[in-house]
Amino acid sequence: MKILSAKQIYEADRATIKSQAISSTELMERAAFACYEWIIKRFPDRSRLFHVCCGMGNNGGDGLVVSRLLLENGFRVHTHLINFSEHRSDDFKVNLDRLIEMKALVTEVSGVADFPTIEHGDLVIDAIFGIGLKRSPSGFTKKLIQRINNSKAGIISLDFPSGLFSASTVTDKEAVIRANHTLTFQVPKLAFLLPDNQEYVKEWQVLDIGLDKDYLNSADCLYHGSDLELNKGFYKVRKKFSHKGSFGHSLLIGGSFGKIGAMVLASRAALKAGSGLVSTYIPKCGYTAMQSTNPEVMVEVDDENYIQYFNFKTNPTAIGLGPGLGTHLKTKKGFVDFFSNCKAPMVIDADGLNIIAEFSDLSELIPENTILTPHPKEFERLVGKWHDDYAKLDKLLAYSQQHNCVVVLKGAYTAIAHQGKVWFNMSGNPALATAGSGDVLTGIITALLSQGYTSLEASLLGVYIHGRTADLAVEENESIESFSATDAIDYLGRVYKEFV
Ligand SMILES: NC(=O)C1=CN([C@@H]2O[C@H](COP(=O)(O)OP(=O)(O)OC[C@H]3O[C@@H](n4cnc5c(N)ncnc54)[C@H](O)[C@@H]3O)[C@@H](O)[C@H]2O)[C@@H](O)CC1
Ligand SMILES: Nc1ncnc2c1ncn2[C@@H]1O[C@H](COP(=O)(O)OP(=O)(O)O)[C@@H](O)[C@H]1O
Ligand SMILES: [K+]
Repeated sequence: MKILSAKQIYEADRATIKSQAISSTELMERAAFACYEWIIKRFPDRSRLFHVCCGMGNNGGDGLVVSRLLLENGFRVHTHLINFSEHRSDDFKVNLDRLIEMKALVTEVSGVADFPTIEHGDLVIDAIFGIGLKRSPSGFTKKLIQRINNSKAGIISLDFPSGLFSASTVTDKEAVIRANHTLTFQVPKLAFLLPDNQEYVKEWQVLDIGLDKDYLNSADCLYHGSDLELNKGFYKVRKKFSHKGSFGHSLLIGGSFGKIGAMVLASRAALKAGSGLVSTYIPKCGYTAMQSTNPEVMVEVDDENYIQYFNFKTNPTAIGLGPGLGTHLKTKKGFVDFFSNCKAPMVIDADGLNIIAEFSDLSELIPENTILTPHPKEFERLVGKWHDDYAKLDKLLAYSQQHNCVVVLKGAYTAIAHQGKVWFNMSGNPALATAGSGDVLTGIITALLSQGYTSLEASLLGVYIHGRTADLAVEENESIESFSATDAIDYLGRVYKEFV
């Protein structure tokens, strides 16, 4: 799944018009028809009033087509032309003429006095600006946006919430539509995936408008979505004559007094994610807890309450390092020596990352293709503060390139960076915002590395699987609130079944 830039979307439009020998008006009709179909399926009540607010560009043109289709099908519609510019796009003009021919109710809005009265229960279709916005809306257009946001009506944005920029951060927070639903064309937009924009973009749907496949396949994108289709592509089916030695030996290193649970979760997740063998290296105080809760998992121990020697005998295929590790001075010292000499592929999480951040020279020693799994706070410790989500993405790309590693920046749309590209994970929901959920992810990714997936594949697949456990659990027995890290482990089997 590619995430095209605005420039690429305009190019895709042109390629489509050429290859399918259609006009831009026909393409607009197709895009708006897809929106219309979604809207009437979701809001079939014909007594409801639709306020369709149209700008003067092609986004406004989409709105005019939606108005016409709703009217032709017996819905109540009031169309408002937001007169912010003399310039009107050609397809806007064509569709305005069609609407006027139908004697539709169309009002020009040139100032506050023309604002519609929007009642509770009405629906606003926001077609004021799309991806073509160049500067924050101002004057009466901004005031109208505020009026719409303050109304009690539901808001459906066509393609893009008006006021949001396609490739930079919002400059005037009061001049952006806060949409309940956004119906976007063909591909997800980067702006939807960034936490800074969560107030403007809530639910969003991608509607297929049949843009040119050749263009889409060949477009070179910096950003991608990681979905079932992508991950199915590198999922490995097990061979009939495989044995436990075929699927590697994962070693999870971590735990400290009071934080043995992190290691119980990570090692159990590694086992259930298919690692042939799983060992743990933990402080002595966790021995009984580990052996009694995870009988399949082998245990080696270090000092009494924390790890300091890192002198395990296991010869692992992959190492997951950091869950519950703690930052005792002796742990830090042992970590530095161990880390600099480790030859096995590693996943580094939690305090492992915090120690790297504290000793900045350690970043230079990160072995090629190591996987780092920071949450935003841990990432900030590694790279310093950023001023907005775009700057954060720049730092993400730069850090992963500079150290030739995979960085899994966790969040609602976890961003996985490797060799100058970023993939945003499309599975998961806020149920995952629960204690130990990151430890489970470390276990899953370590297990995938052990099974022979590359660092990038293990990261993409691991994050996708982890998110999917929460999606399935919430569809079935759990709620967003009740889901726990243990449930994520219990749902691994169900998720794997979706790949075969
Ligand atoms: N492949 C696709 O995605 C398709 C996209 N279409 C629509 O086309 C839209 C893009 O259309 P446009 O390029 O006409 O742009 P918009 O309709 O998004 O932008 C509005 C117009 O206002 C001007 N403008 C920008 N910022 C302004 C400001 N602050 N104050 C006043 N005027 C401003 C722009 O120059 C532009 O002409 C998409 O978002 C989508 O809705 C569809 O019609 C067809 C297919
Ligand atoms: N709102 C959310 N939507 C989807 N996934 C989320 C959300 N919040 C957190 N997650 C996921 O949950 C996990 C939390 O990891 P982390 O912050 O390390 O938690 P912990 O330290 O408690 O284990 C990450 O994989 C993250 O992507
Ligand atoms: K819009």
